[in-house]
Amino acid sequence: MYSKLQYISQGETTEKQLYNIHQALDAGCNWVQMRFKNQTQKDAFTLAEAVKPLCEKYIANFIVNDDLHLTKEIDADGVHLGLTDTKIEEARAFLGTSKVIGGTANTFEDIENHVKNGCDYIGLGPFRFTATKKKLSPILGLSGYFDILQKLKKNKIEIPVYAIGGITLRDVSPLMETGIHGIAVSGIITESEEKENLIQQLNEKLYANIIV
Ligand SMILES: Cc1ncc(COP(=O)(O)OP(=O)(O)O)c(N)n1
Ligand SMILES: Cc1ncsc1CCOP(=O)(O)O
Ligand SMILES: [Mg+2]
Repeated sequence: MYSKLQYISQGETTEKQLYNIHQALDAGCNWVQMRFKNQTQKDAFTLAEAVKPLCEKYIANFIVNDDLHLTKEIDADGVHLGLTDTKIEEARAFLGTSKVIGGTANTFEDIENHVKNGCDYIGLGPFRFTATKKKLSPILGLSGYFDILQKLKKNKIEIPVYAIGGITLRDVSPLMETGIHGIAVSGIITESEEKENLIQQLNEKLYANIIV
């Protein structure tokens, strides 16, 4: 089963991205999505080439945002695709069954389609406004998650759902109560001055109801 915490990287340069990813791994993240927007293919490749062995060293999953070809070229663990990116069924045909494919959703119908098309997990959002991403879909809020997760249960649709968008520590427990599997966060980890402590607290809340 996938970890309940996914770190989405930030940084305007290759160096800053690598620094942020290294810091997140060092502080205990074991799932990284490399999100490096508006870059040349060369820079994205250079970064991915450095992130891959780093994630291997920390025994962390490494997925790439948007770029199917880079995912294959670098042999990353998978890719995350949005509603306007390559279609999930095309990605599955291209990458095969061994790679993780995550898909963005904003509605119950988006999730239904993704499941039919062979998606492995869902990034459902945005939870609230965030400056990390431009052109946000409609904000869901807690009630949006509650309604969608209830509908999934009613329709016996089972797929790990990650909440995303402006999530802070105090949002985690109420979000988990809606039935989501975990969270995908960028800002709170990147900007934290006490990353190890924050990640520990996030994980305590994310895994609070797991009996070992
Ligand atoms: C886990 C997760 N969920 C949603 C997104 C958003 O993807 P997308 O809508 O394609 O937006 P960009 O991240 O590409 O700007 C995500 N990246 N990760
Ligand atoms: C990539 C993405 N997609 C929807 S919200 C978002 C940004 C998540 O980052 P943050 O945790 O900083 O709001
Ligand atoms: Mg995208």
